[in-house]
Amino acid sequence: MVRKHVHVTCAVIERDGLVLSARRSASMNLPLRWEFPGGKIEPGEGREECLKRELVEEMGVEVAVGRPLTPVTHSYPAFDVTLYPYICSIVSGEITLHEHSAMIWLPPARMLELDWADADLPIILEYQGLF
Ligand SMILES: Nc1nc2c([nH]c(=O)n2[C@H]2C[C@H](O)[C@@H](COP(=O)(O)OP(=O)(O)OP(=O)(O)O)O2)c(=O)[nH]1
Repeated sequence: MVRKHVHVTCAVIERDGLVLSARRSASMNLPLRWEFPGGKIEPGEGREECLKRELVEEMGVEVAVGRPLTPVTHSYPAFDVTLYPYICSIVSGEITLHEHSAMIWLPPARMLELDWADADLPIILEYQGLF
């Protein structure tokens, strides 16, 4: 059987020196783990287009997509994921959580205090290295 491999964009959203982290809900896979908002790239969709769509759907905000960080491929027990992270900023809207169970703005140095989805750890380490 072919293993499932999902391709996912995610947003490292910055505001006033802080970064947004979002907690998955109890009913999602990887329940209650922290992640960067985003989601699966749909067929024919560009990565930046996907990210903008997901941020509207999940949080009701419009984002400007900035520089990419290094994509990460990770194998979970049930599937593989490739994450395509981009540094982003909110250009309009107030965040309303439509899917996540919590969110928090943290200084980059404190992000690892959260229980992250495993695939995100290299992204956080690369991001922290920018400072
Ligand atoms: N958005 C996002 N997803 C992540 C991150 N890290 C990580 O392992 N993932 C995984 C969790 C999900 O399996 C997948 C993203 O899928 P999704 O958010 O569009 O869909 P979902 O969990 O509702 O899954 P599904 O029920 O539709 O299969 O990537 C991250 O930082 N952000």
